[in-house]
Amino acid sequence: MTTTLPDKTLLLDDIAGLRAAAQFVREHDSVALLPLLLPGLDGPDLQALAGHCRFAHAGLLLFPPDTDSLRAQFAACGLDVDTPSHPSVVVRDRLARRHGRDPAELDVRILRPRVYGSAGQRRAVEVFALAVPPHSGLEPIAAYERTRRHEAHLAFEVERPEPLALRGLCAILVRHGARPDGGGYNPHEDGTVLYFTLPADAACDYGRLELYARGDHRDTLAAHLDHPDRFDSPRPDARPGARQPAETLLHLLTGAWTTQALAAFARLDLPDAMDTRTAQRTEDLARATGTHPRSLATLLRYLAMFGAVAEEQEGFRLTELGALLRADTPGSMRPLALMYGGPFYRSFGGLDHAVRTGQPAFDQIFGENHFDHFARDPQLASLFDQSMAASSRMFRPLPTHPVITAAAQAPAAAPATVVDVAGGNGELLGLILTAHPHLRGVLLERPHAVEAARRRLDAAGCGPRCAYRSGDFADVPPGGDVYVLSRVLHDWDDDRCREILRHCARAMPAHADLLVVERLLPGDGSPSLATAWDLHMLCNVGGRERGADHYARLLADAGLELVGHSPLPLDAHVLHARRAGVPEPVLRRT
Ligand SMILES: C[S@@+](CC[C@H](N)C(=O)[O-])C[C@H]1O[C@@H](n2cnc3c(N)ncnc32)[C@H](O)[C@@H]1O
Repeated sequence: MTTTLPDKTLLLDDIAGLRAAAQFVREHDSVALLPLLLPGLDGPDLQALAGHCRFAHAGLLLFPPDTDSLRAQFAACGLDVDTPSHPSVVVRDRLARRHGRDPAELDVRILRPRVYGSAGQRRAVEVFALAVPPHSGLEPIAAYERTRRHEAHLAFEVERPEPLALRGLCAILVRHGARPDGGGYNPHEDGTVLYFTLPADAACDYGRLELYARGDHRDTLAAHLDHPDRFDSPRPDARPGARQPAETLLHLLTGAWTTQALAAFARLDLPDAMDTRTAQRTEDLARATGTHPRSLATLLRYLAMFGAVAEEQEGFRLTELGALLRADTPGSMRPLALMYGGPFYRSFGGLDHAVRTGQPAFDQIFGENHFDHFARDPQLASLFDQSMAASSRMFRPLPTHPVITAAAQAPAAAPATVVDVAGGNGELLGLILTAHPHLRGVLLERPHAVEAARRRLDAAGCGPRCAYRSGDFADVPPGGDVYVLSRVLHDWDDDRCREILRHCARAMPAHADLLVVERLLPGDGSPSLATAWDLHMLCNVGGRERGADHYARLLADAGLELVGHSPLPLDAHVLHARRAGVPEPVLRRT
């Protein structure tokens, strides 16, 4: 039997390339390097790039037969042999595509041995190491890649990767002849890479530039991969990073696994047991959470694909995204995970019934309307309230809405009143009253919810300025100055909405304003959370999301007039309506 040992000359070539990369990193700095890569770059564009990005590393691909051999190469170049190594997703997938291989065949690791710049700046050489053991059949890949040097690149790290700044930096690079050339999000590191091919007249041996941004910037990445000037084939399904339709469909079809993986992660209290700074061994985590170590590792590896945790050499670490599922974190989204992985998960199993009949699947599966179902179970009712509060980020700008600030100007002797119709657990009313100490509030809710709201508003210190009305939409209290209907109308069909709005109109004095908080369906088919929630409403409550014109018609049918609307976070809007035909301004009743 003959054995093919790795060719020593080629391994020596790898060492020479590694040594040259380390030398390059030591000798260059950002301001001097950028105009070499993008000839003609100067003035404000150079300032913007050099101000936001720092030269971070030179990258290259090596082909060691095994880890020991890679360590020996590091030692030969004076680099730290104990540098930790992580799996590479982006380069592995690109090699797999370029050579028609299954990504699972390719063991590509990333290592970043530290190198210091001439003024002591912390930098690195980024080594992608594709293991090419003897007889592995991977030798042709190594031979091809060694000559083409496709993966050799220079990387700049974006210091504060705000989405706008990141897009601006990409635009400057393109303006100076760099062409978008793939990229990806690496969940193992929670970082986004954007590659560019350098212009042909770049004065260096590296053909590509990488912008590296910590965190998940998949919107910018999508625009980068779709850029009309991108370097690769014009065939959209052939570009690096794009998925074939069958792969895309598989990802979509297994979306339910993701919902359940996140819900199980939350139900098992794993986010609370994990740390965002220090990775933990799965055995330790399993012991702390009463789970089965190998199965826990399977769950965590799956979640790492979506950036909820990051896999490191020592074990798993919680990411910023995963930390949103902690029970005690401000704005925790844990209740949403339990809701979407619990009752709403079951009801979505009956979506075809809802589409066939127009009736909510929830009612068919649980035997009653979801408000009645939740109202009968205190635990579920509380989970529902908490899950509504988990998206209360959309309420934050409301206390400064002109209608609220105008009402807050009323003299202290005759304070204005905000009536929150079906105000849930009082989250929004609490925010408004906390921001405006002279306003008073009335909250109308069904009996079980009134008690939860009372506790919350008391805890927020607003109790003495609040009154409660336990009842139905028909009981909207008269005499308020501002009426609020937040995330209520989308629960109902058009007829019921007209009824609710008529109850409001009847209670509203001539001077009163009505604020309606809802997501608006975009008129141009652009992506919006409203489109997803339209399906959720159909499946679970028999309601729907609507466009602004649709709301204007419903308001008009109830004798109200839509005066305007403005955007809120999470694709929500606040619509401002008044009694129709009432001339403005009308003096408040005092
Ligand atoms: C989707 S929640 C919105 C809660 C709150 N306004 C918010 O934005 O967080 C809808 C609310 O309508 C209330 N509701 C349902 N049917 C009602 C009725 N017939 N009368 C009064 N409130 C009702 C529910 O109790 C629930 O709190």
